[in-house]
Amino acid sequence: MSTIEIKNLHFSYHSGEEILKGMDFMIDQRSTAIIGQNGAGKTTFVKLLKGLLKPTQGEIFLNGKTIKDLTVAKLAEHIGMVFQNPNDQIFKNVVLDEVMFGPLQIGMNKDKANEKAKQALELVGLSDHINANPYDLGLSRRKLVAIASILAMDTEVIIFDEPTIAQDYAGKERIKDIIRKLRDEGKTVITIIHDMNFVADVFERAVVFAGGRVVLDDTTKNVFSQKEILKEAYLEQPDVMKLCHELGLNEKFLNVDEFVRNAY
Ligand SMILES: Nc1ncnc2c1ncn2[C@@H]1O[C@H](COP(=O)(O)OP(=O)(O)OP(=O)(O)O)[C@@H](O)[C@H]1O
Repeated sequence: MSTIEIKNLHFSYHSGEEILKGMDFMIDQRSTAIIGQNGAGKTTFVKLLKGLLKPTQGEIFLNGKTIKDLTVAKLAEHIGMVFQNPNDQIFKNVVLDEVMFGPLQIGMNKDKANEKAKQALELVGLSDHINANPYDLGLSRRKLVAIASILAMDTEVIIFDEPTIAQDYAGKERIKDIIRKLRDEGKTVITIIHDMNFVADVFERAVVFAGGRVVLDDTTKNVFSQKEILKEAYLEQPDVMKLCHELGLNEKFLNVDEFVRNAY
């Protein structure tokens, strides 16, 4: 179980304007969704976690130790990230080779990498496609290849950037199961996501970015109960919560399961 502590984190690109204006929070064992309108700095933040960018001020601590002295390669042994667009990640011609690449890069031997890759491909439902060319697969499956290639590295922290884009209902359900399973295995799961219904279904905690700061950080239910702050951050409540408001219910439910279990 890993912890990540963010202390007084500031960041500007060379162009000048400060994107992150002093963030202080801790990421713990709860599955965490990071939400915020376009341009709120979510991707910038996770690139800082991965060491791809360096803070202009402040520090990030992984399990109590600063990451500032770690190389990107060393950090990759601890923190895996599935990029938003699988085409930014995939470069091999065979699915199995692609998924084995990350584990081999972080020093796993070939047998172990092969075993981890096959397990990851099974988890994402692609066992039947291990010899396919990733670019012969549709976008949703290619995205699952990208997910598998990070899962196979077996890092303690896994970041997903918009995992549900290009996924249909079945794909989303599979990704929900993957996130829950990783969390149950004790992995730290951080996900950037715009789909509020998905957040309501899956994540225990939500952190809202707006104006370069964290404006809400609480259980998902408490965050989505803050209608006014969400509105100021240009975010919507999940559909079931909106419905509860429309129906004038005193208690507000987060998702369909909660509604059905408790409302009647
Ligand atoms: N390489 C870059 N150079 C300069 N500015 C950048 C760069 N990358 C992002 N930005 C700017 O930083 C701000 C934050 O972008 P970022 O991609 O982190 O936001 P986001 O919350 O992930 O947005 P989205 O939800 O659209 O992915 C935006 O104003 C963006 O234009």
